[in-house]
Amino acid sequence: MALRRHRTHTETRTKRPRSEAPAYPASSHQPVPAAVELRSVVRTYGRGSATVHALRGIDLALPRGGFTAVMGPSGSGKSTFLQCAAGLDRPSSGDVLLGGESISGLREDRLTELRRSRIGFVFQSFNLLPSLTVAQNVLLPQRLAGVKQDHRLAQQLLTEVGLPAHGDRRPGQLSGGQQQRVAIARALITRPEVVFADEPTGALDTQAAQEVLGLLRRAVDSMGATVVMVTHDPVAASHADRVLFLADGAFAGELHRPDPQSVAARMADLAAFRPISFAGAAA
Ligand SMILES: Nc1ncnc2c1ncn2[C@@H]1O[C@H](COP(=O)(O)OP(=O)(O)OP(=O)(O)O)[C@@H](O)[C@H]1O
Repeated sequence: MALRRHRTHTETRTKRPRSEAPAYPASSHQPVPAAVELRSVVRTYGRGSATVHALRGIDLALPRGGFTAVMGPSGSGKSTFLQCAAGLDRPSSGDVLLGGESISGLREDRLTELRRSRIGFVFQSFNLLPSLTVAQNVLLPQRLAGVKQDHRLAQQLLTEVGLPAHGDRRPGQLSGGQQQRVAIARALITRPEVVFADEPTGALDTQAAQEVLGLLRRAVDSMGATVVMVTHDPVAASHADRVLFLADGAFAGELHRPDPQSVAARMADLAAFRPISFAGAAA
């Protein structure tokens, strides 16, 4: 595979004296540098009494070479988190760092350039351009970034996602699962520092969803990719190394090496917490 292979957790983990502080306080399990870091990120919408606090001061480090899922009840701030972390939206205050470099103060043109060259995106609705062939869709980020289009890598990635003979087809000739696999190949073509996936299995049946999740997992394990995925689905989240939970715009805990049952139980706890707090507020 042409993509840089990232060392496994076991390979990268070095012995650290007990007294030494962890490299990343937000996650003591991750000695590798963060792909993305959020520092005191606040995002509010509206003003005065209509102010919505979508993110209330998030401090998180997302490890390089890891697969992180983000979960939380509806309205907890998952999309806002993803948009801020991916440079699609600007925090009201706080800082977002990509590979250690602050991106919050960048001008819009620099931010666009950075998104095109250093970040990959996978959306629920695939977002392939129907007039382009599958191969052209995969190559589109390179075209937009103004770099040489690597047709060999595009073919390699299409082979990786199980579509070696589909390059000349149009997206409309593919199933939803196949289209999402093309979207994953497209997200990886620039060898991005991080791939953000927003509900990538939301529009797929169980079988296609499993295939897509398996591919994201493989992108991390054997291609060295870093994946951050927002999902509502505990089964999808269980493919990640770590699940971060948000509730009411704040970080609400995490699970390492999650299984669907423990994720579902944590989600049920978060959902149960809401009516109690509302009842308290009304009292
Ligand atoms: N453009 C906006 N203008 C005003 N409020 C917004 C805007 N976008 C999001 N919000 C509010 O911010 C809060 C967080 O929204 P967000 O979409 O991030 O939540 P979410 O966890 O992704 O929700 P869901 O799971 O339902 O997609 C919600 O209260 C939402 O109504």
